[in-house]
Amino acid sequence: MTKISVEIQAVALFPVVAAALIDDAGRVLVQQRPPGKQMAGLWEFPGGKLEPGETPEAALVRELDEELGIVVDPAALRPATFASELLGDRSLLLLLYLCRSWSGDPVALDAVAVRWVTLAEMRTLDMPPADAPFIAALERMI
Ligand SMILES: Nc1nc2c([nH]c(=O)n2[C@@H]2O[C@H](COP(=O)(O)OP(=O)(O)OP(=O)(O)O)[C@@H](O)[C@H]2O)c(=O)[nH]1
Repeated sequence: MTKISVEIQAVALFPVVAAALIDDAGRVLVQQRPPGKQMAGLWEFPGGKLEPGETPEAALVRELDEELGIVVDPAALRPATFASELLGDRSLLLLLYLCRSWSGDPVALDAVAVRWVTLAEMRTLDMPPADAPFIAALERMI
């Protein structure tokens, strides 16, 4: 009988929430990561890590306020898709939501800049590897 040995390596699960804010023209907001951070200069969806005890929706409402200065009703967040990616010894679980309504004008409070882009323009941007499949998913949903 052949023995199969499976090596189990413990990884820390690292949940992150992000939003595709969609305007009336069907464009999506992306923001540029600041220098000095991991993946600096790349364009990403606004969002971030969950704090202990937070629901994903509460975390995303908080991040959108902190990063863009907008107010979002958690009921306006629609689960869209997710990505799972190993980042070093951590397992990134990136949850993407769609959001079509908010109060306030988004401004870059944390990022270098924010941009509204079509999905065709998004394909030309440098984004984190985990985000690549999101563009095709958004093309089916927007
Ligand atoms: N917000 C956001 N994060 C993303 C995306 N794609 C992706 O791989 N990430 C990763 O998810 C993590 C988000 O963490 P974060 O934004 O809260 O934290 P950070 O690295 O900016 O640093 P921080 O610890 O100072 O908050 C980062 O490792 C980031 O590279 C995305 O589209 N949006």
